[in-house]
Amino acid sequence: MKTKTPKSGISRLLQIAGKEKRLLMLSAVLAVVHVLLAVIPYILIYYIIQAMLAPPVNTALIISYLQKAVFALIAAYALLYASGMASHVAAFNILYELRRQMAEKLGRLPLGFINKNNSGALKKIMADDVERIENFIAHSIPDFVKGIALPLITLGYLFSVNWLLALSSCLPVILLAIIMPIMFSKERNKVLSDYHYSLEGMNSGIVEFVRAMPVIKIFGHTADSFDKYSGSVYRFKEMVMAYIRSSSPVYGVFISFISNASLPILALGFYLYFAGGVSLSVLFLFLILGVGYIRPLFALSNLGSQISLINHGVKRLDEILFSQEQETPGNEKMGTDFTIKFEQVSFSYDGKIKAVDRLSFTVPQGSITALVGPSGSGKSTAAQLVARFWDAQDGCIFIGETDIRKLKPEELMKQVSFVFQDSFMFQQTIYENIRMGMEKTEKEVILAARAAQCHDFIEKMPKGYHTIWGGDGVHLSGGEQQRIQLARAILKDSPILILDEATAFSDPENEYLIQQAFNELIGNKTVIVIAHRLSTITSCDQIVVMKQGAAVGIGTHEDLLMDCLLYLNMWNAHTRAKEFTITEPVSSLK
Ligand SMILES: Nc1ncnc2c1ncn2[C@@H]1O[C@H](COP(=O)(O)OP(=O)(O)OP(=O)(O)O)[C@@H](O)[C@H]1O
Repeated sequence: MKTKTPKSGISRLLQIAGKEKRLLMLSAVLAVVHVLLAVIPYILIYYIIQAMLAPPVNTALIISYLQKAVFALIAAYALLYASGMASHVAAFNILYELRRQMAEKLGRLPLGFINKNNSGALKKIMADDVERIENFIAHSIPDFVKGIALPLITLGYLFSVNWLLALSSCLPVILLAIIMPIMFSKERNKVLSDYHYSLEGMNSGIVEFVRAMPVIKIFGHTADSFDKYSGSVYRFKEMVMAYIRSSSPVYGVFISFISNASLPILALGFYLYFAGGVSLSVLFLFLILGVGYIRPLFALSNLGSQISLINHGVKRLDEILFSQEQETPGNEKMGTDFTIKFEQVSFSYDGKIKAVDRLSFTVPQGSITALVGPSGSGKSTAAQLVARFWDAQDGCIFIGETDIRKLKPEELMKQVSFVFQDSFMFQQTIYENIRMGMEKTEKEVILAARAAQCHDFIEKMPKGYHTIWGGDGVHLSGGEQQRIQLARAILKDSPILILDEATAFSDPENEYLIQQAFNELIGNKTVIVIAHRLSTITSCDQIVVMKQGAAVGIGTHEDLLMDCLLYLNMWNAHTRAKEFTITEPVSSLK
C-alpha cells in the first residue's frame, strides 16, 4: 500500500538514521569536546606569551603550559578520531539498512516496476544516492558540528578577553549571515534539482549505450549519433554549467569574506595596541584565534549544496521506498485446481492505450493454451498478468476459484514458472544457476539438467557443474542458456508454466533439444505458451488469437483455420516463410 512520506530533507534523514541516532549524537558530542580541547593550546600559547613578556620569566610555568598544550592537542585529536569513527560506523549501518530496505522493497513491487524504471536511474538511486547519504553522515555532520562549535566556543572566550576586538572578528560572519540567504535563492535550488535529474538521465543513457553497443557498431553509429547518450551527456554538461554559473557568485562572495576576515582585527588591533588599549599578547591571541575560528566555516560553505544533494537523493529514495506495492488484500492459499481463467481482463501501461482489452479465456488444468497474434498484440502482457508482474485494472484472473490478487505474491510464485525469451545467468556456478536457491539436492539438480538436455555440455566444462559462468572464459550459447533456464523450471516443478517461446536462438539441433526439454517440462502442467512460430503450437489444446489486446479467435488449430481470418492469414504467412529460400539478390525481391 502507498504510505504517505512523513518527512523530507534533514528531518527525513534523521528519521532514516533511526537507531543510529545515538551514535550520531555521540559523534557530535565528541566533536564538540574536540573543539574545546583544540582551542586550549592556543589559549595556553597566549598565556605563555603573557608570561614571557612579564619578567622575571617563570620557566617552570611556561613548561607546564607547554605540557598542558601538548596533552590537550593529543586528546583533541584522539577525540576527533573517535568522533569520526562513531559517525562512520553510524553511516555504514545506515547505508546497509537503506540498501537492505530498498532491495526488500523492490522485491515487493510489481516486477513491471523494474522494467518501467530504467536500470541506470535505479543504479544511481541505490548506489550513488545512498552512498552520498553515507558520505554526508560520515563527514558532513562532524564538520557541521565543528563549523558551529568552534566559532561559538572561540568567540565566547574572545569576548571574555576583549569584547571590541571580538566583535570586529565576527564582522565578516555577520555580513555573510545577511548576504547568504539572499544569494541562496529558490531558483538556485531548482538548478540543483535539475542538475540531479540530468545526472540520472545521463546514467541511464550510459547504461543503455553500453548495452546497445553491438547494435550501434553493426549499424555503424558512433557515440555522438546515439541520441540518448549524446543528448544526455550534452544536457548534463549544460546543467553543470548552469550550476556553476549559479554557484560562482555565492562562492566568490563567501571566499572573499572569509579570506579577508583578518582585516578588521588587524586594523582595530594595531590601533588599540598603539593607543595602549590592548597588550601585545592580546593582539597575538586575536590574530591567531580571531582568524582561526573562521576556517571551519569553509566546511559550512558546502553545506548548502550538500543538503540540497541529500534532499534530492532522499526524495528519489523515498519514491522507491513509498511506491505502490502490490495489493494483497487476502491471504488465501492456493487450492489444488490450477485452471487459469481470464475474465474480462483489461490492462494499460499508460492509462490510455489498452495492451490487454477485455480478454476472456480459460486454460483447463493440465492443458496447453497458446497465445498468438501480431507483434504488440498483448501476448506477453497477458502472460505477465498471470504472474502478477502487473495487476489487471479491470476484470479478474482466477487460478482455480481464487482471484490471484488475493494470493500472496510468494504463494503465487511457488505455483508459477516463467520461462523468458532472454535467459539471465548469474556469475556463479552452473549448479547454483540451476538451483537458484531452491531447496534441492545435487541429484535433483542433475536430473533436471539431464531432462533439459544440459547435462552433456555441462560435464564437458572445466569444473563440470562447479564451473563459474562468465569466469574462466566460460560462456554458453543462447540455446544452451535457454536450456539452463528450462532446467531451472523443471527443477522448480510448479503446476503452472508460462513459456515465452524460447527457441529464438536455436539452430535445428538446439531446437530439437529444446523441444525435448519442453516436453519433459510440460508433463501434465497447466501451460500458457506465447508462440511466434505457429508450427510449434498446432497440436496445442487451445489457441487464443490476439489482436490489439483482445481475443479475436479461440479454438484448436483446425477450428481457427476455418473460423478466424487473422489466424488463417498468419498461418499462410508462416508456411510461405518456411518455404522461402534466398535464391536471388535481396534487391530483386522488392
Ligand atoms: N513495459 C511496457 N511499458 C509500456 N508499454 C508496453 C510495455 N510492454 C509492452 N508495452 C506495449 O503494450 C503493447 C503490447 O505489448 P506486448 O509486449 O504484450 O505484445 P506482444 O504481443 O507480446 O508483442 P511481441 O510479439 O512483439 O513480443 C504494445 O503496444 C507495447 O508497446
